[in-house]
Amino acid sequence: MKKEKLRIAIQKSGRLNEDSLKILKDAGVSIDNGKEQLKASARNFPVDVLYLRNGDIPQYLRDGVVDVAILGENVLVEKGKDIIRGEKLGFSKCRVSLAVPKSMKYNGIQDLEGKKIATSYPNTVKEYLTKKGITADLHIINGSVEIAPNIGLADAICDIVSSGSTLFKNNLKEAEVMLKSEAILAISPKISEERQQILDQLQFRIKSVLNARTSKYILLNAPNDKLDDIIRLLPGMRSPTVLPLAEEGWSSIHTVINEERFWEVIDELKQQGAEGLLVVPIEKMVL
Ligand SMILES: Nc1ncnc2c1ncn2[C@@H]1O[C@H](COP(=O)(O)OP(=O)(O)OP(=O)(O)O)[C@@H](O)[C@H]1O
Ligand SMILES: O=P(O)(O)OC[C@H]1O[C@H](OP(=O)(O)OP(=O)(O)O)[C@H](O)[C@@H]1O
Ligand SMILES: [Mg+2]
Repeated sequence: MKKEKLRIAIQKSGRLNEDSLKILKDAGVSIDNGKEQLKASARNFPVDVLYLRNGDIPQYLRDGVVDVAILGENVLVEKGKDIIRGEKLGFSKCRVSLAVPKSMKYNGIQDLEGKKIATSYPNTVKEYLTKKGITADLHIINGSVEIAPNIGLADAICDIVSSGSTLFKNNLKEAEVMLKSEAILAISPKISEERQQILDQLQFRIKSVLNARTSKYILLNAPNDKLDDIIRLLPGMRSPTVLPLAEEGWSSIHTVINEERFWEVIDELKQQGAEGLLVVPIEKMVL
């Protein structure tokens, strides 16, 4: 019998392509990546990778042609409400926002009543405006949306914002953040039982990669009379490892800590007498 393989779709080219391949690689799925090919097999895990346009992926998932995909959450909000959502993957973070010309006095969403809005995300805008009781005239375009107000095509726009520099360059200002987005695992509602089992393994690996990415292994030396205070600052996976140093009265503390938390407590750790701090990246983290 032919062995089942999971079909995973990633963006062919664009902002998600590189990070998607990276997370699969970190999860131990090695793909022979000829740039021009549209389909590739992993050498060491039962998956086929399809390279597709992001915008086309929801339909493939709906039809069950693809079992799982990595794409922007914003695409699911726009045209994939029926698609199952898996882990958020922590990259390609952006917002989907309404923006207006800098010169416009914007006092609130009511100012968009009856206005012409250019966007590639008509469903998202419609839903947002309807909730707010606003009716506007939507003009659907596929790219270079930010130029629309400058060429007289629209009064406002809705598009992706990240650094805000595209808005700035086009003399626009962000008026409303409609949603926040990042890359996400999107799962077909038609996935078979056998392929779901392969996906479970893949999700387990991806979670380990994500946990490791946000955590650091830290080692530090501390005077024994300050151990309790220092340990209180360090919530570890269970509890920190404490080992005696060769020097009398000192110990070495090892623990795993969220990177953000580490920066929050670094000053206090030093104040409590911690010395020789080492921060080490973690390759995988299985909880
Ligand atoms: N400036 C940005 N900063 C961060 N993330 C972004 C940015 N622009 C887009 N994204 C995210 O990356 C995804 C892919 O964007 P990209 O522009 O590469 O492709 P696209 O043109 O929207 O899609 P397709 O693959 O169908 O051509 C978007 O759906 C969004 O989630
Ligand atoms: O706030 P910023 O950091 O400027 O990012 C926002 C811009 O990035 C995206 O375009 P992209 O560069 O992907 O070009 P595209 O329109 O060809 O997809 C998006 O459509 C915005 O135009
Ligand atoms: Mg883009």
